[in-house]
Amino acid sequence: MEDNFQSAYQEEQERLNTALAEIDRQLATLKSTPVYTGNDYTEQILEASREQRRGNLAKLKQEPYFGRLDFEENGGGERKALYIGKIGVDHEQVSDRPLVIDWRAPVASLFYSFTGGKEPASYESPEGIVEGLVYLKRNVVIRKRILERVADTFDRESDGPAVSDEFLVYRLGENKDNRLRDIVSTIQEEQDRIIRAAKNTALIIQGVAGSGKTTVALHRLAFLLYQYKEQVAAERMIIFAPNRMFLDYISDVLPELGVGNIQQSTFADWAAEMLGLELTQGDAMETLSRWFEAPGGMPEITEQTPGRFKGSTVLMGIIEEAVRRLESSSVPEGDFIPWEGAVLPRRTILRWHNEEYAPYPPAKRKERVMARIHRWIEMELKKSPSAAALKDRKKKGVQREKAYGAKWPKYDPLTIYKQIFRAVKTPADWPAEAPEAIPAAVLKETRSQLKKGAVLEEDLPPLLYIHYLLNGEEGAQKFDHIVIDEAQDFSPFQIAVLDLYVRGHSFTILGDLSQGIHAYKGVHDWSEMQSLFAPEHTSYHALTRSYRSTMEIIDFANGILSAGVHSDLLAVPVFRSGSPVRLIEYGESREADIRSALADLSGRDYRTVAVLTRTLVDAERLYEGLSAHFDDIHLIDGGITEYQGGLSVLPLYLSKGLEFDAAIVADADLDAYGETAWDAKLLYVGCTRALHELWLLHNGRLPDYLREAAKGGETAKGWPAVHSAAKAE
Ligand SMILES: Nc1ncnc2c1ncn2[C@@H]1O[C@H](COP(=O)(O)OP(=O)(O)OP(=O)(O)O)[C@@H](O)[C@H]1O
Repeated sequence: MEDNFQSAYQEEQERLNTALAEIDRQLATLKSTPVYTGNDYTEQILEASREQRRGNLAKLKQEPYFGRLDFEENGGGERKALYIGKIGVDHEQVSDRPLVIDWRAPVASLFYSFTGGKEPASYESPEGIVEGLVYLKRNVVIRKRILERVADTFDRESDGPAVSDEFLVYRLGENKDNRLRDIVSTIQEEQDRIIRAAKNTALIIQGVAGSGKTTVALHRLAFLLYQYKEQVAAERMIIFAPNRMFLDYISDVLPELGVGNIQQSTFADWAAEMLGLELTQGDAMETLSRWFEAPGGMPEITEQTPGRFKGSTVLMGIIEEAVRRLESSSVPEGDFIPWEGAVLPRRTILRWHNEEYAPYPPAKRKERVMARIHRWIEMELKKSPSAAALKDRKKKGVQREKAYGAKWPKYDPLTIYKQIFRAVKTPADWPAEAPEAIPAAVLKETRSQLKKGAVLEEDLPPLLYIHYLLNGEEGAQKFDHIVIDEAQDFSPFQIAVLDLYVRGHSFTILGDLSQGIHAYKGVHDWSEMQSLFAPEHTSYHALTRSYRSTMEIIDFANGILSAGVHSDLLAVPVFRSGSPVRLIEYGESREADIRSALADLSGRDYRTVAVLTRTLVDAERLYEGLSAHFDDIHLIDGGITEYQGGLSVLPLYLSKGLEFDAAIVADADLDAYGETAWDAKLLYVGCTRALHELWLLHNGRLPDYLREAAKGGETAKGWPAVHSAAKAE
């Protein structure tokens, strides 16, 4: 065994030397070619390509590849060792064998999809299915040109037929810093299927916490850019994430994968920009704290809850009808008379509006009709009998044209939206049926909110839809692909509107219903989103393996899911064992115990440790106390745009999407969390943030689902006892 390992290591060292020599040689040649700065277009293109190769080789020369797959194609007669890296590069001296194969290339898919066994394996190439035998799957870790590790996960010659998780477990055991990383060397089969799925489908992915949803979505973007080079551009792709700090947290992955320029935004920021509206950060924070800071937990959610109703496609229908009515009654009453003696009959204007300009959306149609009226006035002016009459008519004409234009409805989304909600007062004047379909509670709350001039996040999809109906395709900026992370917090209306802004229903929609803590606005079931698309345009995938946390943490979180959320979307852990989850009852002082827990965990070899609280107010108070004892500690509130890592204090609801080497959940008791499924979901989110250590501190009165989940875990009363136990380990 040791000998095998030695010879494998030596073999890889030799191959690495050869590869590095070739990369250095290519780079030196490129560097010695003078940079072209002239005006010849063809030369400029060649220079751009050289520039890209220079950049690629400079990256490759540090870590040229991460994997090797030995494959013998049926009928090919030769077993080839394929080296797989982040960027492909040809061997300039050996024409039929690339030096490094891009991980996104068809043949590289075998590296991920092959799960072991002696049977033939296959992959899809542009020429058709290619079948053959896999002999070896090997991971190699190269850092700064040094071969650090060689790990075989499959060897046809050895006994074990399945691909082993050993290398994956080694990778997962590493500590994390303040940024999400790429996973090209260990993408798993279920993840690979999503990454390589065809472009023009709305992929809906339910993935348990830590199943790699965010990571997979980012790799998928890199794949689409590679596979559909001719059809997609990075600038026309967008990622929607829950907040700006989260965008910062994921911001390293795409550059690591060699991808730049992809748009990244929150839905609110993007929509507000499209609409030319100012949304203050305060609005979003206010909504959050309204739900999460409310004493006694979350108000009851029904289909009449404004966020849920405004996110439904029922409102979409109401808006469509309202805009249709508005448009059909938009041409002002009466003929147009620019001055006495000249008449443009209304029926002519109606003909222009309803027939000649029918293909245009309302706002454009109005513009065209008004331009036509202007031209008509100019023609009429030419008939003026004298210079004085011309002057007089011109003056009147300008005034009346302006007045006539003002009689048209104001094609402004917010005005129309307000009209829809106000209409119930004057049902005779304005869409008679529409308001009846809006539940009274929603009408009341929205009216008073709009009266105050506030536009909430939940108003943005309806406003965007009105904007789209008024301005049509022409005004729409179409994306090649849209990624929606934390999609359980999106509404069907939001997705339906976004579908108008993307080509070919090309979506990656990822989320976890068990983490749906924003239930006042999101979906309760993925079918709410699936039903927006024709069956041939959508596909559903489930990710069930969780890679983030140790088995102990996943088992504990699964316990919360079964006993508290009553969900069967349980996570399957990778076999990575760590310390037991600890439930620690406060001793004499809550603050002192939290401080000791933080001191203990931060004294270990962890890079990120978080204290998670129930509310922002709790986090602020704790932070105040803790910052006197810990130098480099950060408070994360809704306004933070950069995630710094290290020690953090934050309310649990803001921890979504993030992860920490160790997490301390403060006040995991009935004073802070109730017995409802929603409380359990909140705690589920918190507990699944931890990679290696999870400690829950409480006052002794635990919700039933935590008591249930804790069976088999480690519990202790009073901090010092556990502290010394931890020290004794
Ligand atoms: N195939 C893999 N190999 C190595 N690490 C992986 C793999 N898949 C996921 N991970 C790691 O698991 C962690 C969780 O990934 P990610 O944040 O993308 O999951 P998620 O499903 O979006 O989580 P959540 O819903 O809980 O926010 C990350 O640290 C990621 O690097």
